[in-house]
Amino acid sequence: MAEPLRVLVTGAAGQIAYSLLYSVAKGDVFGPNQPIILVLLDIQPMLGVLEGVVMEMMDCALPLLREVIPSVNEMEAFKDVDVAMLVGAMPRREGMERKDLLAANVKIFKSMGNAIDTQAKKNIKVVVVGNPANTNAYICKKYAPSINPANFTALTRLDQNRAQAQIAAKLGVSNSSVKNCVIWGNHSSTQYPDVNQAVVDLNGKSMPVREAVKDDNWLNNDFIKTVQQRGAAVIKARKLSSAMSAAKAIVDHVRDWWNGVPDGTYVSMAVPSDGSYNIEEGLIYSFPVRTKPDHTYEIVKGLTINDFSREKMDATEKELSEEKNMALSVCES
Ligand SMILES: NC(=O)c1ccc[n+]([C@@H]2O[C@H](COP(=O)([O-])OP(=O)(O)OC[C@H]3O[C@@H](n4cnc5c(N)ncnc54)[C@H](O)[C@@H]3O)[C@@H](O)[C@H]2O)c1
Ligand SMILES: O=C(O)C[C@H](O)C(=O)O
Repeated sequence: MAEPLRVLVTGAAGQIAYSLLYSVAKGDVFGPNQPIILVLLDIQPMLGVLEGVVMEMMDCALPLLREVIPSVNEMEAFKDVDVAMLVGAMPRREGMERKDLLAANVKIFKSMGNAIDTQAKKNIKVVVVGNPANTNAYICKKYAPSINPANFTALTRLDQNRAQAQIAAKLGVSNSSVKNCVIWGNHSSTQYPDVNQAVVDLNGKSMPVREAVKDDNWLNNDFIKTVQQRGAAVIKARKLSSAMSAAKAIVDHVRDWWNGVPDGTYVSMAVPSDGSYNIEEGLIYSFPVRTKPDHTYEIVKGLTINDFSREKMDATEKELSEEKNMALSVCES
């Protein structure tokens, strides 16, 4: 068997982690032959809850789980970490936008960037989940200059899954029949869920989603708004932000990054822009990416962008650029 991977989950006493940890520990991300050591980081006041989570992890008696290490010390927790799932941050409540969390959360990611820079393995893979996820990932990357910037990503897979599920429900097909829905930009209400490249398997034949749905008005209006506002709709209904679906999306994101996706398919991840599609370089912007079995990815280039898409891609870029400037001034103050 392989050497154990050291996987860190922050916010480990919180609600997303409670759905995430079992899935990671039983092999859904790194596969059935990869043992793991789980490091669970939270803050001092949550230590009691964290100890309860550790007991439950032990009591699952999972074959791949070699060790569970609770921690409230950031520098210790990041030591030699291979993969970090940065969930720990304040969630928004009803009526807030995710960027309203910026002042409260961004400093957490500055401090985690410092810890990654000095403590973690140099090829660490990071997914930021805590909101505003893209901008937090930007700050984390900035404060970890010794790490390849491409190793900092933020979660927009939940948005991709939401888009895919809306299309599947509209067509009455299984979720796995729908492929290549793209999320562009920010994990916020300006994100642009784009089905122009998406395909669906219908009766054994692959066809463009637009052709199958035959309702451009729905695709260009209600569909986009539903995906953009889904997080807020869940908060309104549950009085808590999404957790089960967020955990599932983290599993999907890291599993596909680690293992690669089949030829001809791609997934959406918020990654540092390399200037593709004229998006400001360095911003953590969600693009379609092709992941590979060597744990790398490349942004899918050359997709046709019409005027409708361009306008939406620019609007979400503008918001990210503004968030970046706000975050930098918070971190520098
Ligand atoms: N990107 C996405 O798709 C997505 C989806 C859902 C939720 N989120 C975000 O994920 C975050 C967590 O959500 P949740 O529902 O689990 O919240 P939660 O309040 O249930 O849990 C958050 C946990 O993080 C801990 N924490 C706070 N500061 C920390 C720090 N500095 N280090 C370590 N742990 C720390 C808290 O003590 C708490 O246990 C929120 O910011 C939420 O908005 C993002
Ligand atoms: O909407 C939120 O604040 C939580 C999360 O980002 C989501 O999309 O469900």
